[in-house]
This record gives sequence, structure tokens and C-alpha cells, in this order.
Amino acid sequence: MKKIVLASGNAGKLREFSAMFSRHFNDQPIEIIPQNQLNVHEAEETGLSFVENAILKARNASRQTGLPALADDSGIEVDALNGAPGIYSARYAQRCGYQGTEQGDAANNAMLLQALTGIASEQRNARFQCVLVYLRHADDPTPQVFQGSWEGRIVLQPDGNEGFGYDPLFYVDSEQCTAAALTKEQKNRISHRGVAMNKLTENIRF
Ligand SMILES: O=c1nc[nH]c2c1ncn2[C@H]1C[C@H](O)[C@@H](COP(=O)(O)OP(=O)(O)OP(=O)(O)O)O1
Ligand SMILES: [Mg+2]
Repeated sequence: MKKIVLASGNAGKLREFSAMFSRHFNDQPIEIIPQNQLNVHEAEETGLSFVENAILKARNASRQTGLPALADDSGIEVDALNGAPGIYSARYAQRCGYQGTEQGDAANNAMLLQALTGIASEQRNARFQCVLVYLRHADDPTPQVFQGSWEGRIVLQPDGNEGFGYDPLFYVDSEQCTAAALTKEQKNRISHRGVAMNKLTENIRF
């Protein structure tokens, strides 16, 4: 059985990867192990780009486990905010000194809606970015990089109960609903992560 450590502590990502790996690699003996099951200490995300942070996370997990590693660095870019929150999406509320009582994703979502106060629908274009990095070992000099993006718009009011992160705020024109109103299967077929995973499936060298 080929073992790969998944260098993420995000439960929403882990659910999506679990479904995508069983769909894409169902006939191959690959075991994907979330890094917290192997007691990996999380990497500090000190990079200035998604790809740098994904490499840092994959290298950190591979170093601590001796296994090949896959990392996902992702986030949302809002045009009206000059691309913020971008690589800082997970830390957005904290970095902005958000004053509300919400925590985690809820605080980030509230902060984003607040930052866009007074901005009309047509000016709320945004996209999710996902960069996947696969390292065969911790010192792998040729990281394999797979990228996907997903266009949408930030709504005025959150909607939907599925997904995670900014999904309740991300309206997808083609589906006429937010990402949080899609099933996991629907989202994985068209999302930034789904697009990057399709590229990985076609091109990865294990
Ligand atoms: O499909 C998505 N639907 C909604 N929100 C999403 C999605 N994909 C990324 N996002 C948001 C969540 C988080 O605010 C940031 C990722 O930050 P990012 O550092 O890559 O992940 P993380 O810290 O949650 O977990 P980890 O680094 O352990 O993988 O973008
Ligand atoms: Mg992170």
C-alpha cells in the first residue's frame, strides 16, 4: 500500500480530499493519511504565495513522517479588495483585528462582509485559488504543483449549510447558488480544488 501524508488540519479540505481520492484512485493501492493522525506539528505559513506555503506544509509533514506528502494552500481573492484576503484567508479576521464574537470561519466571513459593506453585487467578483503540492520526500527538489481556480461573487447574506470556510458567501453563477448550497460531489466537480485534483490525477508521478 502506498502511503501519503495529507499535510492539512482543515476538516473541510480533508472531507473533500477523501471523496476525491476514492473517486480518482479507486483502483490503486493508495492510503491517504491526515497529518494529525501521525502527530505532525503544523508548519508556520510564512510564504508570500500559495505555492510557497503549500511547499512549506508538504515539506514539514514529509520531514516529520518520512512519507511522501500532499499539501493544499488555498484562499479567496476579492477584486474589490485588491485580491485580499488571498493567502491570508485563514487568518483574515485576526489580521484585521475583527471585533465580533464569532470565531474561525464565521469570524472570517463576518469580516469579509464588513469589508465589502456598500459595494454592489456587480463589484463583488471573487475567486477561490487552490495550489496542491506533492513531494516524494522532504528534500524533493522537484515539487509537483497543480493549480485550480473558481470564479464567483461574494453575496450580501450568507446562504447554505454544506462545505466550509467562505462557501456560504461564494455565489456561483453557473449553479445559481452559493458553494455552501452544493453537495460535496457537485462542489468537487467544479471547484478550485476539484480542478487542481483533476490535473494531479492526470499528471502525478508518485
Ligand atoms: O473550498 C473552499 N471553500 C471555502 N473556503 C475555502 C475553500 N478553500 C479554501 N478556503 C478558505 C478556508 C481558509 O480560510 C483558507 C485556506 O487556508 P489554508 O491555510 O490553505 O488552510 P487551513 O489553514 O484551513 O488548513 P491547512 O493549512 O492545515 O491545510 O481559504
Ligand atoms: Mg493553513
